[in-house]
Amino acid sequence: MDFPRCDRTAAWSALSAHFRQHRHGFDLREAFAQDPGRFGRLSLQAPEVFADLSKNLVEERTLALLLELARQCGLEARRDAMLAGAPVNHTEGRAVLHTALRAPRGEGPFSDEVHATLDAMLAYAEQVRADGRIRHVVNIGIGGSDLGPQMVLPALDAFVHAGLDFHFVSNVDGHDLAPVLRRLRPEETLFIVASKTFTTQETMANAEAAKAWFLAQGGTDLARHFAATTTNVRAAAEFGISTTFGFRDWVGGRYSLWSAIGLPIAIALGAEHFRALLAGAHAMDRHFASESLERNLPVLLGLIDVWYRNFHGFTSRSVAPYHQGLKRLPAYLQQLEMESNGKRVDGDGELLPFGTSPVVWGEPGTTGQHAYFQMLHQGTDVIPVEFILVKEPTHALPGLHEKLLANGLAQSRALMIGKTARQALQEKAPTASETLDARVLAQHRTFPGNRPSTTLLLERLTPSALGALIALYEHRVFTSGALWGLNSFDQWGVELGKALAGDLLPRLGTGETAGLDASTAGLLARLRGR
Ligand SMILES: O=P(O)(O)OC[C@H]1O[C@](O)(CO)[C@@H](O)[C@@H]1O
Repeated sequence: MDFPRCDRTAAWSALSAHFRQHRHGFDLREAFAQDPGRFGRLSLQAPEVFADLSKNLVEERTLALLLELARQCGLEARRDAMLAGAPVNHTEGRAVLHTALRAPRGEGPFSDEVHATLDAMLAYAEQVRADGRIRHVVNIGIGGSDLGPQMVLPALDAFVHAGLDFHFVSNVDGHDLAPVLRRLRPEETLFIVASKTFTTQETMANAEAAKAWFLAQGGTDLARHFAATTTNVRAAAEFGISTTFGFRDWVGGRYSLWSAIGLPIAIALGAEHFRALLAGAHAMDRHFASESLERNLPVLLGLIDVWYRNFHGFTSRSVAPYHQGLKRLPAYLQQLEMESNGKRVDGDGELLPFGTSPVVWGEPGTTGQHAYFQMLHQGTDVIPVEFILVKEPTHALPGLHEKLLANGLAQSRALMIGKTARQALQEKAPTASETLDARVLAQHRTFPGNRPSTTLLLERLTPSALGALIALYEHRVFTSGALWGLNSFDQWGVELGKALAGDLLPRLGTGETAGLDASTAGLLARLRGR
């Protein structure tokens, strides 16, 4: 596509100049004091998600320049090309069409095929739910064939079938599969082998181990107790699986929970709620596709990500969901963002002279508060934080939810307002040393403040709200990746380690060290006990 890379645009130069004065002059506390309309202007309602961007280190001019940058880099044309099915994953010659999976019947590319698979998968899911004999569903998959369903199920726990237990096995470490198998009986279990390629070592090894266990336990009717979700139907059949739900190579692994890979979700939630999940994502797709850039939430989030990464130089972003059900969201987002945008060359293979994907990490509030928030408040690095708050709980326990929300609000406010040494000096801290000089103590108790955060607010964590939230993240990652001019849809960086593991596996048996570096050879010898 004939658009300049972001760092070669006039808008980038203007942003660099703007940053030089912004970095010394901008303070969130002053920005709010001087502008009573800041919250109103910097917050917006997107489908299912209200976003408060006002506690970010941005001025009106910052956003205007970032939007200009998006235009100069052809963001809209790049987005439209992806949505239309152009082969934007050019290093693999593939289209990128996860959005087609959630388009209503009759809309979007491949609609007939998508809906035929969806109908078949949902009918099967309903059958499993109604079966009565199946009590355990074990998803064997890794990466995108694991993290999506594994994240969604606890998030939507209130909607999950009460008579079924779901298990997720991803690691080739037998300590993952063995404790699950201990709790199972073959006649009550459905194994889903989830793998886009049906060649991934971890998944194939676990699937073989599960099959061996099933047969050794006297299991019969493999066809009834194993299903596969894959693009490689032939390999699944060779494995002995006849119930297979397919999808195409234009669904990236980390974008695949909407496809057949979502089968455990469909079994857990049922057809109606699975369709609601898709509908929520589709609503966000429409917002991304048609809303002006100025009011387009994934675009604004992606632009602020670029601002922080490339101008402020922030290297990580912390995600703090104030909802225990979203406990796996940070892990899911790690794959989504870091596997997508953890790249070092542009579309033409030229080395990028600027930083790309930040490290994404986090834990649910309030547990994170009592672990690493210390660093967020007083550490030497500034780490933008993303708070996710949900207004209505899906439990009925009294008194807890208000406390949770108060904590979420308090953290974003504390990061921003901080505490001066003077304020600290005036306070009495019950646990403080009585002998330490009061001014020294005040330095320890000072918070710099002016630390940025975004708050995303959902009314309720329903299937449709979760669908919209995940799609929001997908499009935000697209936005920053498109501006950086990299391919967000390949993952060559995982290949080398896979190949070397293939080389090392027989050496663990033979002890052969020829051609290895001294460190690897030494470790190999120790592992073999010599
Ligand atoms: O679904 P598959 O083909 O087993 O791949 C699993 C995961 O492995 C990766 O290719 C990375 O190794 C991910 O992109 C993917 O989600």
